[in-house]
Amino acid sequence: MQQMENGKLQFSTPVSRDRVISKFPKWYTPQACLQMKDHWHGRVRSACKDRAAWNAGMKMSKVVVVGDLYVGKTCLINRFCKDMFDRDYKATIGVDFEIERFELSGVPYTLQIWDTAGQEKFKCIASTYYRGAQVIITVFDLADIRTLEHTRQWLEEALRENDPGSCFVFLIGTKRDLLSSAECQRTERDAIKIAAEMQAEFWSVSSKTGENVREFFFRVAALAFEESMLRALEGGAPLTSEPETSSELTAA
Ligand SMILES: Nc1nc2c(ncn2[C@@H]2O[C@H](COP(=O)(O)OP(=O)(O)OP(=O)(O)O)[C@@H](O)[C@H]2O)c(=O)[nH]1
Repeated sequence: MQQMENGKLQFSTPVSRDRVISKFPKWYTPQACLQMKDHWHGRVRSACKDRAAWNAGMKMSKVVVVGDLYVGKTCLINRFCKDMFDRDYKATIGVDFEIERFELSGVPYTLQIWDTAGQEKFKCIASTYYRGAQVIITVFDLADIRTLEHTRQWLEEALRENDPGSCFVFLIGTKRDLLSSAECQRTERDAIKIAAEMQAEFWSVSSKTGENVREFFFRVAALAFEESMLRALEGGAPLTSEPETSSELTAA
């Protein structure tokens, strides 16, 4: 249940049990990962323990999902947020968003996940929502190599609206259920090279079967949460924003 108080979103219900992250989530492959450690940063761990983190209030990170049309952005988000998969294609018109609440190391944290349209004619609307992203997820279809080549351009456009170095970047290959394991390995090798160039973390998933989808979003939540917490503890401006106002949330 969410309510508005002083223009901020407040949640009165507890975080669902399947959104509780106690162990630091691991990467997909060490060849293209943003961090190799498998534990919470020491300062974050102690802040969470002594509840200092709670004083900073509930935090929210903005995540934007970009990539060519038909690569599976909406299905990826729907598999995680609603545990559903739709085999029929319905193009995203402009943007859409989901709010996902987590509990990390005992502290509540929220991701605002923006699904953007891949179709050229909607790009103009969608790109106005790139600003303020802490996480950029660039998506391609493992079964269509051209969509991998276009991820650089999508990233460049998303970064144009954000401070350089202020975003975590992920490169996600979808539809792995459509490939044999040999085909998958071949495409993943190419993707890992591009991920390295983009300084992105690579994941290979299937929204149809759900393979790696939950693990991937847990990793996103953990990295964004830890970064925000470190920033808050250092007293600098956190990369994350406070929950946005209802007018912004309903703008889509
Ligand atoms: N087999 C399989 N099909 C998928 C998977 N993910 C998406 N699809 C299918 O791919 C098509 C496009 O998926 P969407 O999620 O709508 O694609 P999108 O990237 O959001 O497209 P736009 O909204 O136009 O940008 C749909 O028919 C989906 O059912 C997957 O993991 N496996």
